[in-house]
Amino acid sequence: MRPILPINKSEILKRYKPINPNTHKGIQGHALLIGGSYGKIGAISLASKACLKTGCGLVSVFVPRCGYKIIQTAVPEVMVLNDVSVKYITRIVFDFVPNAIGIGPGMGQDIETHTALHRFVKTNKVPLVIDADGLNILSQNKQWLTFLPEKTIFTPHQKELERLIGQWDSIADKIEKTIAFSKQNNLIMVMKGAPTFIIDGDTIYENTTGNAALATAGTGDVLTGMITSLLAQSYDPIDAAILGVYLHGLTADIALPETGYQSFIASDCIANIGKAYLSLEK
Ligand SMILES: NC(=O)C1=CN([C@@H]2O[C@H](COP(=O)(O)OP(=O)(O)OC[C@H]3O[C@@H](n4cnc5c(N)ncnc54)[C@H](O)[C@@H]3O)[C@@H](O)[C@H]2O)[C@@H](O)CC1
Ligand SMILES: Nc1ncnc2c1ncn2[C@@H]1O[C@H](COP(=O)(O)OP(=O)(O)O)[C@@H](O)[C@H]1O
Ligand SMILES: [Mg+2]
Repeated sequence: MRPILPINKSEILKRYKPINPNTHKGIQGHALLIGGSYGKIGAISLASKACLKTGCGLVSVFVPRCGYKIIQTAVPEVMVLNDVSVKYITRIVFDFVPNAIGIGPGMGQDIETHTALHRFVKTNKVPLVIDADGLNILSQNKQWLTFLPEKTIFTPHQKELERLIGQWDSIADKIEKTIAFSKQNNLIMVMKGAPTFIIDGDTIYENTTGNAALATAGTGDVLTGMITSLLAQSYDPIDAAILGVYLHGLTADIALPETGYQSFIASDCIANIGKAYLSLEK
């Protein structure tokens, strides 16, 4: 049996960096979130709002043209960049250097989006979080994994993980296969579930926050925005993954007495990020 390190409050307090009173938005991190497609702009909208609410100074979003007005209206604090295509992403272009990029939520798997992702990963050097369709496309093109910056963070749910590493026959086998995948590609694997495990090479962490209220659409998109935000705020990739997963689970634990399991939605996660942070200061 391999040792498993619990992610609890004392572990978090070793990694959490309280705000510097003299900070400003220009040094508080600029994150870029890339994703969305016709009918799934909500996913990247949730990710971008969660990114802001986790403390990033500036957040930009790259979406297909159908997402422009939606994001500008739903999250006015976010800056929006457009693809040339209306319904899905075909060519990822931006003229600044973000501190971190999160890619994949709601992005879809059109063949032109495959090409756009290929071009993007071949040139990108910015710290990266990859989720959802970003992972689905990579699992069909594993030779592209060599292009990723070291310690890129993957956030697969169970089905996405299976597409990446293949089937497993026990929990132990699943963990061993994920460790092998993490080591082979120098990645941090956030294995979402109940509970969520984080794997960084041979090291396994187990989160202690969160509950079944999170079993609702969009909570994974929120997590992507939160981890990307922390990465943009200069947390090391492993600390961004650990702190992001812990705070994300805590939002559901804080909300539960008011929402119950059934009426909790992904926006309730975002609404409780502030209280989750405040609980670290107590
Ligand atoms: N409002 C929005 O715009 C939303 C868009 N979304 C986007 O929709 C696209 C498809 O994502 P999905 O995850 O729905 O589809 P996937 O096909 O990737 O995964 C869902 C399938 O996996 C199965 N599954 C098995 N174990 C699971 C587990 N532990 N957790 C989750 N699923 C498990 C489900 O039963 C289902 O068959 C992604 O781009 C995603 O980002 C979703 O995030 C939902 C919200
Ligand atoms: N029963 C559960 N207990 C704790 N966490 C859960 C549970 N079900 C789902 N989650 C969490 O909710 C999130 C769901 O992510 P994901 O499946 O990607 O959703 P979506 O793609 O709809 O945003 C993950 O962080 C996962 O760990
Ligand atoms: Mg998801």
